[in-house]
Amino acid sequence: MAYFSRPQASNSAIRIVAPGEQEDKSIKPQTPKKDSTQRQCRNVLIYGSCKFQDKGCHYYHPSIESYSTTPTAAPGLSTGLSAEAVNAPVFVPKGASSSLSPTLSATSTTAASPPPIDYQSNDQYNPYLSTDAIDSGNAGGMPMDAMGYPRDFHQSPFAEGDLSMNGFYASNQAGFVRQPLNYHIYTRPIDSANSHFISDSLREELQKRAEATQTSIGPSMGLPEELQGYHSLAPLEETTGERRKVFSWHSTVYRAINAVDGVAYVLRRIENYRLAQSSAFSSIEAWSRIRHPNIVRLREAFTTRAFNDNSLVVVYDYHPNALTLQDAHLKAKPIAYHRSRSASVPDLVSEAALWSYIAQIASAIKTVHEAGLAVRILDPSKILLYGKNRVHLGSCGIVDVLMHDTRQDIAALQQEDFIMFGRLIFALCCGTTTAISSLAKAVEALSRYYSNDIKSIALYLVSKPGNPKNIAQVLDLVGRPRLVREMDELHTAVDRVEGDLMSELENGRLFRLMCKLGFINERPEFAREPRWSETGDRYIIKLFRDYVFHQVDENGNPVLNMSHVLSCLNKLDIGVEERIMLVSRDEQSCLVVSYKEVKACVDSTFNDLARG
Ligand SMILES: Nc1ncnc2c1ncn2[C@@H]1O[C@H](COP(=O)(O)OP(=O)(O)OP(=O)(O)O)[C@@H](O)[C@H]1O
Repeated sequence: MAYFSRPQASNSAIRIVAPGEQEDKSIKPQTPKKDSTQRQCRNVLIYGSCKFQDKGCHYYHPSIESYSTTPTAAPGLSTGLSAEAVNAPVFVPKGASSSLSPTLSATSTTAASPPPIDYQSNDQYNPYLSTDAIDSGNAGGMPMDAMGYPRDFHQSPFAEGDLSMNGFYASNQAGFVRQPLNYHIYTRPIDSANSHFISDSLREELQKRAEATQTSIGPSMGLPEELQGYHSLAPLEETTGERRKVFSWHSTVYRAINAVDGVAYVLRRIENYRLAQSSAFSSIEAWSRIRHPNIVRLREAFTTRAFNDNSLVVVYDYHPNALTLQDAHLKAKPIAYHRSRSASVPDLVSEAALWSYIAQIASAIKTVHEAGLAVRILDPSKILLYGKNRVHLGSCGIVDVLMHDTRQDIAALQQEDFIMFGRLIFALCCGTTTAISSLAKAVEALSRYYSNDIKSIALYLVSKPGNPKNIAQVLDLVGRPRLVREMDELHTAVDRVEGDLMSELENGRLFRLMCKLGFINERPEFAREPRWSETGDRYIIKLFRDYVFHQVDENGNPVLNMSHVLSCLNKLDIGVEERIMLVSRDEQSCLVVSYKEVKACVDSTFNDLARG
């Protein structure tokens, strides 16, 4: 780390430019031009050497040995360096190196204290213009490549494939030494802000779901404040319009929060239901054990008088913003009988989506039947559509409780599932739940818009053959190619989501880092040491914060560059050896410090705080 002190305020705007690099013509140096041979090469100053020294760089290159560890003896130093500046304290991060002084020290530049501190008149540096060259990956220390790997890493014979091992190898002068695995090696170009966030469409979708979980849909007046450990009840359906019944009962759906886990659930209440015998609940346990991606999970059921009646309440997982198939495809006026299919009939489900629904529902039925249960309710108003073409059978288990008295053979109930499934297909193909009331018309309408294969499976499901149907036959009718396509699409969707997740991978770490910086910076309550953030490690962290967040451009306007922030925080989190220049707010002093050193400052200060 090097400490630079600016002897007097200067507005000089000179950018550090590597030899051969195009100088930015928009930046006008205001200092008088010196003979270039008199001016020390900044590469020597910053990196310790200049690789262009023998390749035409015409600046002055003092040999490393010629540096004195005392500031006054350093060659190439500006004659304008004040005594005050020369004696300015040197910041050494705690724990950065055992050879470094652990505290702010004005005397650390002794002959015995490596590394030597480089002093330089600061009139060559404009802090807000000079950072590009340093921060670009061309800086000294351990440069990082575009993928965020230390460049040395690739030169190691062990580099390829070594990421899976418990460490990686980096070269040093003594050969290859094993380093602990750097879990923080980032996987994406570190400067790209876009690569750090999930896609806009997914973010929008997830945000809408989060919002739906938090906002209440209707007034919650008259609802119990607490119900068997659930609170914040909010009705999920509009109370206007005709109320349909589930068998002979009215039902209402609420979203409520579970007091134990804080998660939102759906409570389906069956009004005026009197439980005759507790055995009616026997199937609830079996249903709660069923886990299938196309079945809304049942959690528990109970009876209650909290609504001033005898109610049955069955608790399900909540899928925010889910539509029912009824809402999605059957809300519009029935069109199938009247019009030819055209773009003006948007609600009619496409054949591809219909096959996807059929495959998903068949898979759900298979699981239910294999568990010795029957779905018993396959109504478009009880099947949820969630995300892209994802269907979930809802309200499962309720009929078993409600119809417990009328004992029925499970095999017969399973056969009824197939018929309900067939009716559902006809309803979706014809755009109305009453389609099946005239099978001939329904078949005609279906054939007009859908393939023979859809017709075959729908007819098979609603027919009453001599032999009982089974789900394997249904899946045969769906056909292997369609099931394989369904599987392909699922995998593609998983890949897409994983890709989005990768973008967010680093953000948890960066958030923790931001928290640490937030805990550390500006703590006026630490009055027992009033200059808490003005000295030592904390001062470096404060300047680093300014460097990351409070940069201004050449016109003094704030730079609001997310990529810069992401890049800086990633480098800090990793603790790369790349050096940056930190400048005090009064521009009177600046520090050249590596991310590694700033990281050590952050860690030690945070540990101080944690120790109280
Ligand atoms: N598990 C769930 N997660 C999220 N939303 C749900 C869930 N179950 C039901 N809903 C929503 O609750 C609303 C009401 O459901 P309900 O079954 O009462 O539908 P409905 O169309 O109003 O039927 P009915 O006319 O029979 O009451 C629907 O809009 C549905 O999307």
